[in-house]
Amino acid sequence: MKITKICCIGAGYVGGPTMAVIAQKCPNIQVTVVDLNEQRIKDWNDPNTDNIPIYEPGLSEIVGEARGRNLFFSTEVEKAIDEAQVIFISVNTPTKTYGKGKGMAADLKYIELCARQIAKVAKQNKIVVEKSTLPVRTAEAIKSILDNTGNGVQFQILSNPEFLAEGTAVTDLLNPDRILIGGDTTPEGEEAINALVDVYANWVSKDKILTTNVWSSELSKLTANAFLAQRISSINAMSELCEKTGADVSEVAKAIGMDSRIGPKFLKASVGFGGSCFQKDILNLVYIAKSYGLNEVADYWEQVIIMNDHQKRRFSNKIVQTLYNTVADKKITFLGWAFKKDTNDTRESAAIYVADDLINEQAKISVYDPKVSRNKMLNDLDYLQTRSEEANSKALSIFDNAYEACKGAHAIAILTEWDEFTTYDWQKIYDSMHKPAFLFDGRNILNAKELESIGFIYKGIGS
Ligand SMILES: NC(=O)c1ccc[n+]([C@@H]2O[C@H](COP(=O)([O-])OP(=O)(O)OC[C@H]3O[C@@H](n4cnc5c(N)ncnc54)[C@H](O)[C@@H]3O)[C@@H](O)[C@H]2O)c1
Ligand SMILES: O=c1ccn([C@@H]2O[C@H](COP(=O)(O)OP(=O)(O)O[C@H]3O[C@H](CO)[C@@H](O)[C@H](O)[C@H]3O)[C@@H](O)[C@H]2O)c(=O)[nH]1
Repeated sequence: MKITKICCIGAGYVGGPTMAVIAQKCPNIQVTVVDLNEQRIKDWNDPNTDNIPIYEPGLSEIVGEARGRNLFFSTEVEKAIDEAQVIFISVNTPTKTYGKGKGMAADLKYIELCARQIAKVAKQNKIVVEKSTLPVRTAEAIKSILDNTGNGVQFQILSNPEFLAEGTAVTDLLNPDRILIGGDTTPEGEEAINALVDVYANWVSKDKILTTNVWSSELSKLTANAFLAQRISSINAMSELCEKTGADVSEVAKAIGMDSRIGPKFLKASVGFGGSCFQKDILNLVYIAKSYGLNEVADYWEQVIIMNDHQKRRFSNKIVQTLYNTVADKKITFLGWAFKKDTNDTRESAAIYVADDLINEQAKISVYDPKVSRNKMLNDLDYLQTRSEEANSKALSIFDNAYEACKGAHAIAILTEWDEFTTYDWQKIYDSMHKPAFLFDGRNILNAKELESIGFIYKGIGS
């Protein structure tokens, strides 16, 4: 089967960049990305590609090249489903906030809605691709909905999880470590798998395209995120021990990372991992393990989250303790709000939790982030429902200039590792602050010796 028309439901951080790259690399395939969110689609269609809703290095150029040629963004969900041979489901699968599994299980209501809509609209056989991150065995539920509510047409369900990281989405998509495609082992399943392999083979070498059964594919995605997050919690656990013992976590990370069995990546101690995936996916894994009665397995992985929560709280506690056990009415400036550099995404960012802790201590927080909007920051705080929206907007001042944000501060806290922070005139910042001037580097990106020679009291993570 040759694919000529693809539809993707969900124009978010995954659907948008993934489909833009498929469209760029496969000019003969028409790719339509649909979403219920009209504003989001309007923004993807903004004539100025710098205004597309997701900031990722290199993305606006790709959208500029493919949009209107073979890449389309639309709110006409049913039309796009009807026309496509392959439908990617790329909608959000957040942690449930209600009912059974609240706070742990993945909320699959958006996935189910997609399945029902596909079933209603499809009049010809279709391949349905799970691009969203899903609990193992979700394909079973999707198949049941499609087969029981459809028009008698045949559906093949494939699992094709996405491994891109935000901030590097475009390079990850262009040069993936692997593409994973899970499908049925029947002849029809294999035909569907091969059709999707051929799409990726337009730019990914075949030895990097791995095919498995559906359940292995679904579970591999949760496993990959659990392993990655576990490395961060492991090094963060060591960072606390380093602070007590005089060891330096950067030196420890370098020393262990040179062991080829361990490897150097994902060993940066930090204020704690954020992002929309790690916490959600590990909680989901814990929930799945518990639902099979595997309590030791569940407890083992839950510890990754417990350690991460501890690391965030430890950072805010350290600020309070160092500032003579009170931050009431003190100005504390955050450099960075995004959960990592090179993205405007703030979901589960450590900054939100650190700010919330410090506002509880009556601190005044000023923030500068090069890509995050004021509304997003306030919404993030409001979402915690710790205090009124009015109180949040009084406690949080947002600046579009870092030097202005730091003026008159008692302390600066680095929450995101944006490159530009390393290029600042730190003497000028020091001169504009209250003394003693404290600097809490939650990302270990600044040069401690240089800052101390200026006069800062510098506190990194794990040293
Ligand atoms: N963000 C990442 O870096 C990343 C990476 C790999 C995998 N994932 C997974 O991919 C999935 C999507 O994540 P995201 O970050 O792109 O989410 P997102 O919230 O940015 O985007 C999801 C979009 O789906 C839309 N949507 C929801 N229900 C819909 C429906 N029934 N019809 C049409 N549109 C609908 C929403 O309006 C939203 O725009 C999640 O399962 C996530 O775990 C995310
Ligand atoms: O050594 C490290 C590496 C990362 N982080 C933090 O960990 C979080 C997550 O970073 P990263 O994994 O780079 O970004 P995500 O976009 O969350 O990507 C993860 O989650 C995606 C969604 O499932 C997966 O597709 C990716 O493979 C996986 O890396 C961020 O807060 C980082 O600052 C650290 O603290 N130390």
